[in-house]
Amino acid sequence: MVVYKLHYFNLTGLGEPIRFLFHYGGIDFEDVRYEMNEWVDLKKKFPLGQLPVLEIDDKEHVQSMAICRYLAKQVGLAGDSDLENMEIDAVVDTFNDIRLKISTVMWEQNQEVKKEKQKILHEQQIPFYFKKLDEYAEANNGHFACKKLTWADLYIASWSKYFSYAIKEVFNDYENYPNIKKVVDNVLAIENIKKWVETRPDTFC
Ligand SMILES: N[C@@H](CCC(=O)N[C@@H](CS)C(=O)NCC(=O)O)C(=O)O
Repeated sequence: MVVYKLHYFNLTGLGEPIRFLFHYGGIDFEDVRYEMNEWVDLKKKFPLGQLPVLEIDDKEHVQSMAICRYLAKQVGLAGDSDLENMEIDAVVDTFNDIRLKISTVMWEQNQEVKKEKQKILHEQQIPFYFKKLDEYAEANNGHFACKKLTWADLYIASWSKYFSYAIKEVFNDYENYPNIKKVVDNVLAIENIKKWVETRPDTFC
């Protein structure tokens, strides 16, 4: 039996899409979590000095997107063709473009800069990207790509807790983005995912 060990921080972030994929597929894995204050000493122990890292039978693998694509194939949530995989990758990359902007603002320490960035985020960047993603969800019968459940749906849904902290003003009602909300709600209602979300460690984001 393959032994999986996921190393990530004690929050959702880039670890959560991987956890969602493991739980969706009913695959056992060890969910190793680190606190931020341990990180200075631990950083040098990992290949790129960053997390997540997935150990598969004692070999370390880096880069969350590569890990997600690998697991998506294992659990049957990859595309059925190169074209489908490109469609899935494109929507996930688009989501990550805005996700990264949201994260950058969330972790900004300079309050002046943060305020300025927040304004651009809320007035321009979120409306632009979320409207696009909402259109994808509408055009794909309640999914983000390929008119079927793929890892793009799980990926985006896995960020909901993080977003409910980082951009609660937008995320709590999703009024302007009903198609995104529908996909996210449907993923969160999948039995294995629901069970995981109900029982996962309670972290701030
Ligand atoms: N491209 C990498 C980015 C990983 C990354 O940015 N990880 C952050 C946490 S979300 C990290 O390890 N930060 C601590 C550091 O860089 O020291 C991936 O997708 O895995």
